[in-house]
Amino acid sequence: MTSQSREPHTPEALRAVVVGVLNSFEHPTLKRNLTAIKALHHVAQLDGKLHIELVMPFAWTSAFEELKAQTSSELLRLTGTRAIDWRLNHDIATLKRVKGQSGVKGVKNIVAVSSGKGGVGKSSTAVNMALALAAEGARVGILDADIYGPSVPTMLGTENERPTSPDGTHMAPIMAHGLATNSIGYLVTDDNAMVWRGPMASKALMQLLNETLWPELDYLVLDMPPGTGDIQLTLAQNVPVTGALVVTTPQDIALIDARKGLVMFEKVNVPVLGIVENMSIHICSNCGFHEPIFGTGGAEKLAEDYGTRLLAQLPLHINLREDLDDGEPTVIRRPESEFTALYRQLAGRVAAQLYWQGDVIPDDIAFRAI
Ligand SMILES: Nc1ncnc2c1ncn2[C@@H]1O[C@H](COP(=O)(O)OP(=O)(O)OP(=O)(O)O)[C@@H](O)[C@H]1O
Repeated sequence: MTSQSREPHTPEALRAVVVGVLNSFEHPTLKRNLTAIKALHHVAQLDGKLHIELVMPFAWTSAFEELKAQTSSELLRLTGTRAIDWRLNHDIATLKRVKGQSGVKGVKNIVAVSSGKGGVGKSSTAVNMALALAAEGARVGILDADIYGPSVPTMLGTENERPTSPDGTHMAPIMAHGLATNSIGYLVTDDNAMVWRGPMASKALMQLLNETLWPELDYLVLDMPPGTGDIQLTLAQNVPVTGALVVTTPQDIALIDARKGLVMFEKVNVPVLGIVENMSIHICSNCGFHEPIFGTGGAEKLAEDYGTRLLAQLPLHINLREDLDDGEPTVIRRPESEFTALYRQLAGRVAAQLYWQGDVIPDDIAFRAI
C-alpha cells in the first residue's frame, strides 16, 4: 500500500500518531517528553497537509529545527501527507524566584551572569547569550550592573545614548539589536563609577533594575559586577533572580575564583544553572589551529565537584573580540557562524535548565510595584 492510498485519520487517531512520533524525540533540553509538558497545541490534516503547532514554555527554536529534521519523514510516512506545516510558538513560563520574591514589573525571569574575577569574558558571554536567547524566540533584556567596567553599551554599540524619562521618575530602556538594555554606564562616567563602593553601588543597581520601564520580557540577563565581595552578595540576596551562571576561563587562578562564586550563590540559595568556560580553546585566525592555551578539564571538574553542569565551552577567537569592539556582537554579525551556534546552544540549555530546575508560577502573580 502506498502512503497516498491510506485512509484519512480521525482527529484522535491522527493526534495519537503525531504524539507517538514526537514523544520519541530526545534532546538535551528535554528532561520529559513533549506531551508531558503539554507542548502539542494543535494537530490537523487539511488538503493532504499535516499541521503541527507546538507551544513551548522555554526558548526552543534550535531544538525545534532538530525536531523537524529528525521526525518529518516518519510523520509524512505514517500520516500519508505530502507536506508538514510546522509552527512553534513560545509561552515562556515564569519560574519561582529566590526566596519566593515577587518579580520586577514586566520581567518573567532574571538570569544573573557572574564571574569570580574580572576579565574572563563575563560581559561578552552575557551579551551574546542574551542575543542568542532572542534568536531562540524569547523577548530579552540585559541589565549591565558591572559598576567596575560597564562594557555592555560599547558591546551593543550604544555607548553614546542616554536613557530618557517619559514620566520624570522611571527610565525608558535603550533598545539595541532587539534587546531592551540599561546600564550604569549610561548614567555615570567611568571615573565616577570606580569610586562607588558597598551600599551606594548596590542601591544604585537596585534602582536601575526597578526603575527601568522594561517591556514584557521573558528573560532579563543581569551582567553582575565581577567578584564575590559585598556588592555581589547584596545583589545576589536582593535581586529576585531565578538562576545564575558562573563564567570562568580554564586557568587555575580563574577556577579558584569561580569556586568562590559558586559558594556565594549557594550561601544565598540562588540556584546555579551551570558553568560557562570561556576562552576554552584558542582558534588561530590564520590556520584554524585549535590550542588549549589555558589548560583543559578544570571547569568540567569544578562543575562535577559542585554538582552542577558545564553549559558551554567557548573558544578564544579574534572575531569575537572585534565584533564586540565594533558594537555588533558575533551572534548578530555572524548569525551562521560556529560561534553563534555555540551561543545559541548555550542559550537553549540555560532556558531549559531554568525551566526544569524551577517551579512554574502562574503568570498573574503580582509583580513588585515600581
Ligand atoms: N572568547 C573570547 N574570544 C576573544 N575575545 C574575548 C573572548 N571573551 C572575551 N573576550 C574579550 O576579552 C575582553 C574582556 O572580556 P569581558 O569584558 O567580557 O570580560 P569581563 O569578565 O566581563 O570583564 P569585567 O568583569 O572586568 O568587565 C574583551 O575585550 C572581550 O572582547
